[in-house]
Amino acid sequence: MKNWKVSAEKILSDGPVVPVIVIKELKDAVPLAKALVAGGVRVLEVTLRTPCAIDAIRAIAKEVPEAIIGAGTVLNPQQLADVVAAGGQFAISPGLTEPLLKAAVEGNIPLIPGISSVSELMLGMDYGLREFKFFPAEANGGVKALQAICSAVSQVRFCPTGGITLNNCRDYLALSSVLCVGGSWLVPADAIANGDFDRITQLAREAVAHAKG
Ligand SMILES: O=C(O)C(=O)C[C@H](O)[C@H](O)COP(=O)(O)O
Repeated sequence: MKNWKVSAEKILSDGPVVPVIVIKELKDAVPLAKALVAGGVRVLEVTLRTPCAIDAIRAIAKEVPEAIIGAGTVLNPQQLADVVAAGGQFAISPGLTEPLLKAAVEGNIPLIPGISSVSELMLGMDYGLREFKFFPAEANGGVKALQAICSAVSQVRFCPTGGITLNNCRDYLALSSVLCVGGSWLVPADAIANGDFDRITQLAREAVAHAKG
């Protein structure tokens, strides 16, 4: 039924942390991606929250082949199509709608939709999906809530995101239902604005080391 070039599971299993990236200036895209890759983080989620996001994905896809570049904040089928056209290899959304799920299962890159309730999870499963973002993880009950969801529905896997930091990432990663965690903590806006990419490499390295325990 799905004709995805790569599975969502493979994307989410690449590393323990997926950075949630906001790029305000296109010129920052490639150095930022290189800094993260240098720190051991290859799967990069560039959110479609800024006007240059699609161009940033295109630039990273072309110039940083070591990265596995995808988009976040994909809200509708048009945005999904834009991501594919730019060379994005996966899409993540904060929630799910039937039009987006339908476009994703007919398309060729994996969609990892966000869920915050069992009903949303069941809807995604109806479309054949097994990997989801749990969003907003901390505000929605954190590790306890995710454990409770998974005690009812066991055959799914998650990338919890929202409120996750170095301090709590291991609590999530300890769950068998969790493939990786997402977060913006390793790509601080001030470090990007100041061109402090060494700090970002350092934060990525630290996140990977800590997450692995
Ligand atoms: O833009 C999206 O698609 C989102 O779902 C939101 C992000 O995942 C969170 O903003 C990341 O959360 P923090 O790590 O707490 O900053």
